Amino acid sequence: MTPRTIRADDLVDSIADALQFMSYYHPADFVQSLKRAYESETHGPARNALLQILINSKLCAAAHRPVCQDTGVVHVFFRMGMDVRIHDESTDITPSLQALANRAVARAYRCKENPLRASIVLDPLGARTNTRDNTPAVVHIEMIEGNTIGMIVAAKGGGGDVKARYTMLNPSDSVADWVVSQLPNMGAGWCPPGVLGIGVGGSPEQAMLMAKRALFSPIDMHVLQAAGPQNPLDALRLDIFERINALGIGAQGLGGNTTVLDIKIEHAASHAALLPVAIIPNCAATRFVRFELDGSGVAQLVPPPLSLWDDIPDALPGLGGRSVDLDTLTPGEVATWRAGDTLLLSGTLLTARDAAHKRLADLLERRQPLPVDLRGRAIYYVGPVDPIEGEAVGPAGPTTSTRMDKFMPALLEQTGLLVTIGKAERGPTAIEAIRRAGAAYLMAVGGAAYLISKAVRSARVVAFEDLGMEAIYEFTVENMPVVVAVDSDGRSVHKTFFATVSDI
Ligand SMILES: O=C(O)C[C@H](O)C(=O)O
Repeated sequence: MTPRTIRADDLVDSIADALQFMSYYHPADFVQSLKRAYESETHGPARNALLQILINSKLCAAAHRPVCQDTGVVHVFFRMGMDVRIHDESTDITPSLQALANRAVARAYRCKENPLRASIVLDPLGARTNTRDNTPAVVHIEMIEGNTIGMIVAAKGGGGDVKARYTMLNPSDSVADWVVSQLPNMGAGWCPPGVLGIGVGGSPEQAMLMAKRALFSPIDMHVLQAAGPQNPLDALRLDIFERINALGIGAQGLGGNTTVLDIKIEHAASHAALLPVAIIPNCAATRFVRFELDGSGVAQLVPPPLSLWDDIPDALPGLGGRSVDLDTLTPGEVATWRAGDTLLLSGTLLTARDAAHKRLADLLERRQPLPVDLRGRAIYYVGPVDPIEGEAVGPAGPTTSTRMDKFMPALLEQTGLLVTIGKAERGPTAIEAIRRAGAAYLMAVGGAAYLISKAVRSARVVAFEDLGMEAIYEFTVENMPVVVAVDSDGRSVHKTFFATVSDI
């Protein structure tokens, strides 16, 4: 094979371009699959959630702004030909693929026209300091025969990886039974409906990697359904797909017909004693691009036609929700809200997510004053994207609420906090704390971050600025649509649909 030289700049530019591209364009097959799910959905709340995700997708494609506030952890899967040489004109030393991927990530995430959110923290056991440019990337390298570099570039949201599961089955056990059994306890923080990646066989760590990589291929379940299974792998995909959707978890866990859009399986040879199985879901922020570099320049990325979104409205039709003034909230008013009610929030709210909650809890434990007064207020669990000109804030959808559950008893009892707003179900600890305090938990649609940000009129950091996107902001919102997910009597819209909701 004739050896080829590929310019380091072409590699970096291609990855950086791909990251920008996928931040605002959903893959066309994903949009089509979501549309099929929306058309066939009969349960009202799930239908509404699907519509919000589709409108969000349309607005992002037109505005070139991210489909989710969680703009992801960058994964690059390199398939590097043994006859490729990488040449960096700026230095005599050829940088590592990790260094080149990091260069691309830093550039793409700090792009002035479309800044993306920096979500990576260093030192996970210690200070957990945000790296501010979303580096480092997660890099996987396979050396293969050839003189090209194949790449999958993906920006994987945290909500799906939080729900990754792994087990070692006995070789005679049923893979489908185990996979299906995991779904109810995974809750809805991964923003269903989405694709489920499954890795079967190999060694334990290979199974996890296969489950992740399996996610990055086109959705074709409708083709398989129409043609029928041609081999045991097809049959397994179809069986798992049908059984998971029959659970009725639905969009955002609100109940409904579609929980998974497709099942993707990778498998590998393994020891006769082993049957390792891993699952990883992908959320509504499905973002990946595949391309190959052959030395002739940067990858050419073809945008989906905007006509893909023609049949989707530009804005939510009037929801007819009840208007709520966040600046005059009282326990008496909160007590009148019922699980399932739609509310339109106006006024000011505070934001706080994982790191800010930890700091607030530490201050409470040490009996020190908090930097914000929470009495009678609402906290929105969000880490927003930075704004560009003309925006109060960038995309600002909810993060998974269960991670904040353990903080709820102390916060509600000791601060007078009345309302929390986030994504998906709450676990028993939080629900009991909400009931005891006569508080409420409201739910916004995960995966509709840009649409939700349109309701934010102003935003300013009021505490913990060093935490970056995890700082406490004060948002002024106007008609922000939410659903009462846990009311002051402890009734939960999600419990209706889950057999068990674990306290994660
Ligand atoms: O980090 C976020 O903003 C959301 C996260 O991906 C989650 O779904 O919990």
